[in-house]
Amino acid sequence: MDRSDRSTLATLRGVHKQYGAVHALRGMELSLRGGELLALLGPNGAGKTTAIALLLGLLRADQGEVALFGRDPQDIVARRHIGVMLQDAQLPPTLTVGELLRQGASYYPAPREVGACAVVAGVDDLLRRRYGKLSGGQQRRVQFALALVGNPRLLFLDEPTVGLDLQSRQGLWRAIRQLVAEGCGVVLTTHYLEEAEALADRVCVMAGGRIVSEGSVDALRARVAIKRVRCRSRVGAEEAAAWPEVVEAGIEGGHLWIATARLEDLLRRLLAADAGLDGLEVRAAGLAEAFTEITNAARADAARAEAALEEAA
Ligand SMILES: Nc1ncnc2c1ncn2[C@@H]1O[C@H](COP(=O)(O)OP(=O)(O)OP(=O)(O)O)[C@@H](O)[C@H]1O
Repeated sequence: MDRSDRSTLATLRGVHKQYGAVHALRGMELSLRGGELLALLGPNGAGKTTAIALLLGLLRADQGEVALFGRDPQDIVARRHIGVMLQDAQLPPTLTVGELLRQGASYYPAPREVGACAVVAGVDDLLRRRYGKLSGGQQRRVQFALALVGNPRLLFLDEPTVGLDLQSRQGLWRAIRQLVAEGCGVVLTTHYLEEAEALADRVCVMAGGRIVSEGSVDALRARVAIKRVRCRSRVGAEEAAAWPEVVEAGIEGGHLWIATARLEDLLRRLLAADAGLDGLEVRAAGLAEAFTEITNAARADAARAEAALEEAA
């Protein structure tokens, strides 16, 4: 397998998927290349799990095209080149970590060396321990090692760092970066926006069963003309949140913070409400504010489209 190959690994084209009356995907488009980490973000119910289940061959699309290495995702030849770390992994608790990894490796024609996987995942000191006796964070790292044993060209990581402490999380991030540098493609779903910010080459934001925004973290941030204002003020977060210029407001470390798309109007109003405020800081929005803005806009669009349909009916 050519690891420097940057060709397309996975695609969804015009994909629709319904569960009874629920439209989980409505015209989903996605593609991923080798050496690229794509973060799939979106609120609960956006369709992320469904999109991944289609790529893993666990579900069939009602309409549209799904391809893994140019093949049907249910084709065994395609499946041999993927690694998967899902949220609700159930592994036999009485096996040791070493036994689990060797068993996993035995399913693949060209596995990665078990010891090397253990080192990359930071579980090389746990190989003789029984899986069921490990902490939740240690089990998560073993699941990551297991996702690597097949030497995958494409890795699916579903909320990989939930339950990990800061050090383990950063260790996993380093391991993921190393795999991407080696040419592996990664699809990451996460609710930690700082995780997407730290790792992703490309971020796709899903809402209502389709991609509503796509680009690099910087491009998404720039597309949203949101600034984050921070100051010490007697204005409360609830009062500020009700102002028309304000996207979101809160209190953090004794400071009022406000996300706004209309900076000058907000500053005028803020100073009128509290001329004595101090410690004022303004910075460009992070991915978190961009995400809130993009998903709010997508929800408003969907509500408008539904209202128009109802009116026409
Ligand atoms: N097996 C199922 N039967 C019926 N409806 C389902 C099923 N699986 C998912 N859905 C519905 O499809 C929609 C998309 O769900 P999906 O799990 O793909 O979203 P998600 O973005 O992964 O959400 P989360 O962030 O909560 O995991 C939701 O409305 C969900 O309720």
